[in-house]
Amino acid sequence: MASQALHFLNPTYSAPNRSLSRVSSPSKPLLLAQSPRLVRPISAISSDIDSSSSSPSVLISGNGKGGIFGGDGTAAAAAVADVSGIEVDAVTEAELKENGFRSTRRTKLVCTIGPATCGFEQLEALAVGGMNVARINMCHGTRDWHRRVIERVRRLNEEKGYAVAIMMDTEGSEIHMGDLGGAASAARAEDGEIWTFSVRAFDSPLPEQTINVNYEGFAEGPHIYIFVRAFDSPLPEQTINVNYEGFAEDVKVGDDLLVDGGMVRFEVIEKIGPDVKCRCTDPGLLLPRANLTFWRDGSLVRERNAMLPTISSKDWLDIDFGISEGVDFIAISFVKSAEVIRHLKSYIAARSRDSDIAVIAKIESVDSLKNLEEIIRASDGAMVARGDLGAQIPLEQVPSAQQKIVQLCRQLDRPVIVASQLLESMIEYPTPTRAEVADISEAVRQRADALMLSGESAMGQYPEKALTVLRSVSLRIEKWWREEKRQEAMVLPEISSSFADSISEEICNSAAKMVKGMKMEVQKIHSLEKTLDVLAQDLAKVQLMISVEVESNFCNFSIASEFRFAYLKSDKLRLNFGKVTMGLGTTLYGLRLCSTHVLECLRSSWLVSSIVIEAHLADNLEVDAIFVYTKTGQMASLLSRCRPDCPIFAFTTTTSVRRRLNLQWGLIPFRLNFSDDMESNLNRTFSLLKARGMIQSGDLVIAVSDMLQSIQVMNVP
Ligand SMILES: Nc1ncnc2c1ncn2[C@@H]1O[C@H](COP(=O)(O)OP(=O)(O)O)[C@@H](O)[C@H]1O
Ligand SMILES: C=C(OP(=O)(O)O)C(=O)O
Ligand SMILES: [K+]
Ligand SMILES: [Mg+2]
Repeated sequence: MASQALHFLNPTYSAPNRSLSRVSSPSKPLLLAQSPRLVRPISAISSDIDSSSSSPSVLISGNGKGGIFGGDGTAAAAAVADVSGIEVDAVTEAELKENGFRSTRRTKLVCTIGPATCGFEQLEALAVGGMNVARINMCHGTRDWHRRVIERVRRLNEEKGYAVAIMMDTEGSEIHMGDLGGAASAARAEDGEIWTFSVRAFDSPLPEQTINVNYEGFAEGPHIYIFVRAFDSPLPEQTINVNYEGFAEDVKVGDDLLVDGGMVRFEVIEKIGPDVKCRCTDPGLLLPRANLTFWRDGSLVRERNAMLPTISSKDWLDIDFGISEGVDFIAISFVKSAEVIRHLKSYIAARSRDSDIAVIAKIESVDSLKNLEEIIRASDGAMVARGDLGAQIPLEQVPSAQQKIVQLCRQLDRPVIVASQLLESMIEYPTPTRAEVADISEAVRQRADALMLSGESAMGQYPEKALTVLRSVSLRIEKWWREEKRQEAMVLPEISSSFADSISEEICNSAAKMVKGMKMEVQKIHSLEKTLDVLAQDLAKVQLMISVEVESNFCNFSIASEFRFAYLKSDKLRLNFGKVTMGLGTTLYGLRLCSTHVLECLRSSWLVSSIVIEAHLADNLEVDAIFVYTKTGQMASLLSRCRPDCPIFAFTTTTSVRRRLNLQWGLIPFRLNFSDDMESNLNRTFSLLKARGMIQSGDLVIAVSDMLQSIQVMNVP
């Protein structure tokens, strides 16, 4: 039986000591200790995850010559010639080479693009500085302006190999100010000054100290944006247009008018038709299109504008624009319920059958907090939009809301962005405040997927410097937490709804655990061991065939710890753990499944009641990277969710999935054409990455894929 199952290729490769020492033990089979570097099942690897008929069992150690990993000159030459076959950007490549893969940045960075950063060179500087996603805010600028930004980002990606994703953020129908008139990018309101907020559509210059409001219910509802409309003629000073036409009717004399959640505060002193005269009580900077809320007797006034749709008619036009431009993400402002997200997702699906635009729910209102879980489940990701959130709930509740949203998103496997005011002072100053650095580090410590710059990159004085601060603080804090080994364990509930998905989930959880070097519980079954004793005799290893029926599912199981390989395959009907190949004192890696399904099988067939826990597992495994081959990105996301201790190289066949994965924690997305044959995929990847100096022989890699449900642990040949 054993001879039938075990095939060894010439073991010419001498593995680095670290891997040898971990797998060697006096009881280990000799043959295996010679070439533990590569784990390679032959019949186990199948392109058909649904096939359960063949018993995948043969586990083979590979070698440098003539093996599937193609150490011979021809294969290598072909691979070198094919270097362009893998798409990765220069920044990632340089980072990998300089720092080695363990210390690449895990936290992703989103930059809002505005007048300060819309040029090609400026965009390139941001890409070089680590921008993963460019956000365009439809509150500002014209569609033509945004189209030009999108074109430039595209060109950057095409010409320089970046995968900068584009996120379009809707305006929403909350109340906000209009433009400040002319080329004014900001205006300062001083204490005691009288400003006019107006709902008038100014064709001609606004009168002095008048503000036009873009919301017709402005004077009636709570959220008032000061509209920054493109006026033909400059607005007069101290005049602000409001986008909500009801504004002048909704507000009352004595109300507090908060700009941008309180960055500037006014008191309503007089209403004159469409104009509302306000006295500045907290001076500050008025930014175009800043959000407006009004408060009465200490509470947020939510009147007619609470009935405004989440997606306004203008937003629908912007969404159409986003779909036709093929943006990667659409972020929806002021989401109140999951329904609106589902509605939008079905609209996108109907409008663009083959596009996969992800919908991000911005959590920035009281309603969104109330329906948080349902909203996150319905969305493809969420944003902690602290700017408006802080205007709707007491400021001191924002940190706990942030933590809750970040945690919930990770549990539900949705990327989460922490946004607004991370480096607010850098709009004006070249260095951040200490408090801002502490705020960034808290978001990094919470393991948010991404951090976002708004005004800092859109219209600030120091966009690149702000990005550098974001990047270097993220890197430093990530490193510190890794060194401290103080990762807070988070319970990750099972999220899959189908059997196949639950296996993917288990595989990802297991792979991530292996990386962490945490001890895993491995179960050795007494009676099985006895059987092995008998069967083994002088044999170095024994292969057993176990096929057990559990609740009408056939189960087979395959392990070859010596090769540090484990896999399983399944279809709808059968959980398929083929033959068990194990030596005495076997070490199993990454098999939580083993402890659940398999043991149940073993218990019933071998009538085992007592189980010994064996645990000389992935301790100090020091895995350098996880490789995941994923077509849809799902397995990459599941791995990212585990926040493993090493980076995740996500290989995907489409550029759109590559860009989308760029938002998620720890993922380094590559575009690569790969097949269903994992052997050749790995072979090709190793050659391509080695040729570019991004990995080296001996690096320890765990590979998983969504085509073959497997986990492989191997040293790069
Ligand atoms: N496309 C744009 N055109 C002009 N100004 C912009 C643009 N995008 C952003 N800005 C400026 O950057 C500031 C911060 O951006 P952001 O936080 O996205 O918007 P908001 O302040 O409206 O929430 C805006 O207030 C605006 O002054
Ligand atoms: C990100 C936010 O949304 P916007 O910048 O569009 O107001 C926020 O409110 O924090
Ligand atoms: K917005
Ligand atoms: Mg907002």
